Amino acid sequence: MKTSGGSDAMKRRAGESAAETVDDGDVVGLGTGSTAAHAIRAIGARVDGGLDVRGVATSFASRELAVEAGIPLRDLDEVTGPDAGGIDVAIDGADRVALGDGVADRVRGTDRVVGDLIKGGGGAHAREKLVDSAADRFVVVADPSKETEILDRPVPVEVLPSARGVVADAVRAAGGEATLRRAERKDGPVVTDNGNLLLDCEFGEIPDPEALATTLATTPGVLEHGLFVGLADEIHVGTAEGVRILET
Ligand SMILES: O=C(CO)[C@H](O)[C@H](O)COP(=O)(O)O
Repeated sequence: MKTSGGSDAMKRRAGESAAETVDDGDVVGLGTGSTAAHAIRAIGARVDGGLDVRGVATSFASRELAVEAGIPLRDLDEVTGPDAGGIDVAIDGADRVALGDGVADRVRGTDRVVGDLIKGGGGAHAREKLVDSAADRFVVVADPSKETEILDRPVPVEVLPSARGVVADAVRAAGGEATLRRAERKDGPVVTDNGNLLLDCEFGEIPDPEALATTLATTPGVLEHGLFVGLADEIHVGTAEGVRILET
């Protein structure tokens, strides 16, 4: 499982805290990345102790880890649709978590945080978004290095291989710069679990993630982008002292 920096102890605290919110009988979305991996291991330990859950993996890597941890798995299409029970909770990591100033426009008048995310550092954001948005409750696990006032990192965009140039042109027209993600241990690009390519799209600060999300989502050739706007319900931030739980 790839790790993206930050303290592993803090990530573990966040993952274990989120795993504690899973109830007996739940269908659980299992996120991707080193922080979500801690949650998967902690859920596995609870399954060993008798917890009855079904997991829905968001990537090849999270499936592999869930099998190792002894979590029974279901396919997404087995648990969603008119006659299925759905996903009770999804637990997933993030590359950036926008907290705003605590009273951002969308939640002004409350003490809740914004909670918009950039995901896709592991290139799994297409399936992550499917699972996380289908869940009744989406719990984000992070360490403090992910927190920011305004989203400010490149947005991963999964594209059909032949659409690479078309999407890069559209990103440029929207004020950004697209860079093909290259593999570290092979010559050539990273290929996603879905057989597509990834463009990391630099826009600088993103003051209006909702507008950019609409632009990217409506660009032909884009399979999915890594802006998760208005999806997170809770954010568990592992710290040196313990865990901070924020609500959106
Ligand atoms: O979005 C993701 C994968 O596509 C990950 O959740 C994100 O990159 C965070 O990873 P980590 O917990 O290793 O920092």
